[in-house]
Amino acid sequence: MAKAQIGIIGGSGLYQMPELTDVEEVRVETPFGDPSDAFIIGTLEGVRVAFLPRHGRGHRILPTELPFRANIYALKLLGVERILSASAVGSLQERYAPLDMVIPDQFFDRTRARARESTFFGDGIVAHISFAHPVCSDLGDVLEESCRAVGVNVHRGGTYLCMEGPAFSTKAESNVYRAWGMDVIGMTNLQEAKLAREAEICYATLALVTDYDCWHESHDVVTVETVVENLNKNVRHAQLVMREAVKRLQGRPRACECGSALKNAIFTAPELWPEATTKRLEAIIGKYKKAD
Ligand SMILES: CSC[C@H]1O[C@H](OP(=O)(O)O)[C@H](O)[C@@H]1O
Ligand SMILES: Nc1ncnc2[nH]cnc12
Repeated sequence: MAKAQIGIIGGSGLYQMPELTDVEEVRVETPFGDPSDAFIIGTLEGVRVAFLPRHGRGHRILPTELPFRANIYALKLLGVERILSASAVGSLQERYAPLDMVIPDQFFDRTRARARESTFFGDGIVAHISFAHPVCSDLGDVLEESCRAVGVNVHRGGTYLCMEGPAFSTKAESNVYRAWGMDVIGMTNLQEAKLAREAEICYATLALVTDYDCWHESHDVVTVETVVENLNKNVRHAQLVMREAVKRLQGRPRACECGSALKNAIFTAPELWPEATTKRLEAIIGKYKKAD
């Protein structure tokens, strides 16, 4: 199996990383089905990086349909320890202008609980990870430094509200989210962050602001046309930030607790773990299982 140290999940508009060299296209099978697409694994700044277009090549998968578990499990199987996610977001506050970048430090779930995959557990093994701080702050530091190095207008911190979609919000919803103090809005990152934590992989988001959602007096409605136009203006910056982040991560030891997130989270005693579930979750719970 091919291996990589860093995963990059590209969202709307970020469908490739042009500077990868020694590229191989790798399809990964997982116990949770097929990932969104084949991974493009290549070398960037001397580091093996696995790139995945979240919505598949040609943007064919709705946020609700995303195979979140397969995507994160596949990255685990590839040996990835850190995930950098790029995502298009709407701004819910005047201070985040289109073309700015935000590195959120919180998520707020407005997806429909049953519609989306958000845990690897169940089927006889119960785990409750801590999720008070859903983003790896060390990885967030690196993204922030990288944005500054590239010269991007970056905001550190803020809450990413994850809505179900696929329709954009109504004006009433948008105004309520603003009143709640939410900062940016998107449709994809919350489940990824949860599953990455369960898989003990560091996760941080580079949110690319594309629009003012629909609350703003001078913008009124969001359209895919506006989003795409601003993404196209910003995609090169996003690629440069990712490259800079990978460069800064090379040789940097993990200075966080993401790598042991499951240590005190699995409730079910190892002697009670059903064999099939234990086997299915081998890549993430293997190190915690009862010695034979
Ligand atoms: C194309 S606009 C809405 C779409 O864009 C964002 O996708 P991603 O997070 O993958 O960049 C948003 O979450 C929606 O899926
Ligand atoms: N306004 C918005 N709402 C939800 N997702 C988005 N992605 C980009 N802009 C968005």
